[in-house]
Amino acid sequence: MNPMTSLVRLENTGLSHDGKHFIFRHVDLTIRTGEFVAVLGPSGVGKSTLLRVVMGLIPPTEGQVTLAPSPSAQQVGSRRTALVFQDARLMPWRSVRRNVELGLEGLGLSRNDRHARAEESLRLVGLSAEASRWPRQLSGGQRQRVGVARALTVNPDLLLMDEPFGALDAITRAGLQAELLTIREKTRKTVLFVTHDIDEAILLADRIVVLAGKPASVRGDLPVGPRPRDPSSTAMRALADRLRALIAGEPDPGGAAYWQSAEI
Ligand SMILES: Nc1ncnc2c1ncn2[C@@H]1O[C@H](COP(=O)(O)OP(=O)(O)OP(=O)(O)O)[C@@H](O)[C@H]1O
Repeated sequence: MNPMTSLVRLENTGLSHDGKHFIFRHVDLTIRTGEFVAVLGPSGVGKSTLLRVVMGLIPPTEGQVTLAPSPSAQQVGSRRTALVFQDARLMPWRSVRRNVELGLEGLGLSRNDRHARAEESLRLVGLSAEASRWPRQLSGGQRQRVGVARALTVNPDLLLMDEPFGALDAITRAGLQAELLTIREKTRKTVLFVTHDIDEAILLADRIVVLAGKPASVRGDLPVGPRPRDPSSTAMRALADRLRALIAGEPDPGGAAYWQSAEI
């Protein structure tokens, strides 16, 4: 697929569980192939629900969600999308490698191929040495890396991540954020990443979409600018302030093209 073609398109999308109250409404959003898009918003606004709608797990009540057809989706052993949860959701009775293989089951691969693919994904997240261990023998950060490996192993067109580092301590979290950027450099995966951490979104994303309001809608869709980024720079602090206002439902305070600032 050509880079920067649109992979996901939401058009006037709305979701209501009861047909009366909408969680979000009138959402228009395009994610291009290769982009890393973060969705920021207050707790309970509907970020996880939006992710599940994009993934096709919940049909939208209004509007459309389109995932562009891709050649890789036709390949044996591939899925269109894969989700990484906040808790890794590993099966305690399966080894690390067999947890990663789980995503590949039912995709028509031989046992040897599943094994090789799982090994490859574990290498990508730096867990080759832990392949035969049990989930209970891993740290929280290692368990999350297994969750990332399990998602990557199905070679998804779109990697969805639902606050994947939200339950980790600050140091482990920073390590995994750095690793995710490296993995993404290597794989060029398109990523949709839900978080309520402004600094995390600024560090990781190419673009930040702010969801706010009741029903929620897209209150901001801001590019972050080139890497590497210094979160303490005036420009990034200004972006953080702007995002904070948008999350709080305040009018967009606006801002210049901060990424063009000489301070970054
Ligand atoms: N199956 C359901 N039926 C009815 N309401 C639901 C259902 N699932 C979620 N909700 C409601 O939808 C709203 C959005 O939930 P969601 O989990 O998407 O928010 P979120 O932004 O991801 O929150 P958080 O940041 O706290 O994880 C919440 O008010 C929640 O209570």
